[in-house]
Amino acid sequence: MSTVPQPSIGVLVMAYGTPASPEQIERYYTHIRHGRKPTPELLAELQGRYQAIGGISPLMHHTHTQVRGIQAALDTLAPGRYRTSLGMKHAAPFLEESALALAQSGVKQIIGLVLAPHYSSMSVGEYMQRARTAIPAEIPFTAVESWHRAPGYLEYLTEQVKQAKEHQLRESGIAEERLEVLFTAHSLPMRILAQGDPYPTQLQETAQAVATAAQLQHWSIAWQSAGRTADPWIGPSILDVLPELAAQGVQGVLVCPAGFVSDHLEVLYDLDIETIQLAQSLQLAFARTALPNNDARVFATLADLIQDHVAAQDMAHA
Ligand SMILES: CC1=C(CCC(=O)O)c2cc3nc(cc4[nH]c(cc5[nH]c(cc1n2)c(C)c5CCC(=O)O)c(CCC(=O)O)c4C)C(CCC(=O)O)=C3C
Ligand SMILES: [Fe+2]
Repeated sequence: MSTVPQPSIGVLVMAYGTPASPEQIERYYTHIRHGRKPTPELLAELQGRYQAIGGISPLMHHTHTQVRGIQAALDTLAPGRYRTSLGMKHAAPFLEESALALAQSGVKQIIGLVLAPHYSSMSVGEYMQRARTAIPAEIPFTAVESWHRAPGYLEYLTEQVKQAKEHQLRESGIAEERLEVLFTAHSLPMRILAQGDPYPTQLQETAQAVATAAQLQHWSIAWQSAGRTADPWIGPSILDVLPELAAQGVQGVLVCPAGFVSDHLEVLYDLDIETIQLAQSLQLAFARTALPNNDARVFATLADLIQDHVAAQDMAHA
């Protein structure tokens, strides 16, 4: 009787999570705010944003698709060797439960990967810390900490930027020298800069690689979706950049939300409703590139990274 080989390597794929229903928004928002309940005004504002995009975010759907895609790509590389499991930061299945279940499933080591390309101690670092705490010490846990220059990811972004730019120039009739390409990611509290966090530099590296490959004339970085807290968040915000660009004679912006891999509220509302309204008030043509969502090149490049990570581990312990 052929026995199916037991996967020896666990891959904990981690993602942000989203409320499963409108009724869960308050509990979810409180979890995002590290246990600080939102004021009625903040809660109403967030509920209104979810309603504006149809009530539920597609984030969970895309996240599950991505985990399946990464598993399939790993099975192509090494059938039966890897077992992926999804763990989330702010919603069930929480990453701690998934990490422990994976550790108890018989794998000999676990590799952490976050569905966010750029490393920050406040984003990827927090995921990895929580996973490390949940996994029993006898199961080695290591992390693929960033993948902001992964070939398949850069190839995807470059193709999207080139296609979207050509389409926008054709549709709007504006000249290329009047078009600014903005690469965005989620803003973070300014204090990470004092800690030497690589997050801003990594977004710059992603943007530079895509701008070079796509031969962009005018491009820059902008931050989006800053949280509403007392301390300052990294800027410039895209909402401040647009008026400045309009004042300089720019006539159109193409936004490439390089910091995200899925359509979710901070793209479908923050960009496609809030930022578009501002662009229209400034008579700026607005377009944005499509998110990877279910692009097989991104799954394949992440599987390659995981395999390379394992090979490097094996070499180090040889
Ligand atoms: C409502 C909501 C969604 C749900 C969207 C949906 O349902 O579609 C969402 C998604 C995401 N948010 C993301 C990234 C981040 N969000 C942060 C912080 C914050 N987000 C907030 C709101 C949301 N964010 C808020 C109110 C804060 C400030 C917290 C505070 O008041 O302190 C921070 C700072 C660090 C931290 O505080 O975690 C980061 C890095 C990523 C990227 C992937 C990733 O990093 O996993 C994704 C998909
Ligand atoms: Fe967020």
